[in-house]
Amino acid sequence: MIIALGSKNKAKLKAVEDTIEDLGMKASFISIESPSGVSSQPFSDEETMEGAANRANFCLQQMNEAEIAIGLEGGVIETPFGLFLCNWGALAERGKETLFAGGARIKLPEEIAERLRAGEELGPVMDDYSESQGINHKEGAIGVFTHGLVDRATMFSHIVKLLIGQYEKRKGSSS
Ligand SMILES: O=P(O)(O)OP(=O)(O)OP(=O)(O)OC[C@H]1O[C@@H](n2cnc3c(O)ncnc32)[C@H](O)[C@@H]1O
Ligand SMILES: [Mg+2]
Repeated sequence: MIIALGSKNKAKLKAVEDTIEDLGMKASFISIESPSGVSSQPFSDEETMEGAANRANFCLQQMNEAEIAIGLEGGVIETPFGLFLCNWGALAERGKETLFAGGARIKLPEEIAERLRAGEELGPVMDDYSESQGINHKEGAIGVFTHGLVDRATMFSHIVKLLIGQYEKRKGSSS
């Protein structure tokens, strides 16, 4: 079985690789840069979900050899308690309804939130804050603000497991 991922982001690639290994799946894995079709910094659950689904569907269309395609998308949501990170995954399979799964969410510090509300993107803001580069490919904002306890790959691997689990359940029910 071939699983396709609609991104070249290293944290997302690691999440899929780790999940295939953890679950002992007989699957190989390919990836292709896929457009999200939403703004580069999604600002709601709906927009982030749409980005994940667009990536999964684009990826499946491009990759004939793949049985399923996964799209992973990061965004933020405004709440009465502040601006929170949100992450969504979508799994596309030909002729079937797209599956969704959401990830862990934590509140962003106000100094980060204000910059995002002013129109900046989380990736560069986090690099600036951490005096580092490419945080979005490494521990991510979630890793920085959980003292490294939950990094971006771990968070996305949870989403990938929720997607694969739903896919396996559907496959089991239809056979
Ligand atoms: O190549 P792609 O797959 O697009 O990877 P990305 O890192 O840009 O990830 P997203 O498009 O899913 O995320 C939307 C924006 O939020 C940023 N972002 C999301 N989660 C982040 C995190 O945990 N740490 C740092 N930046 C993050 C990211 O850099 C983008 O600016
Ligand atoms: Mg992006």
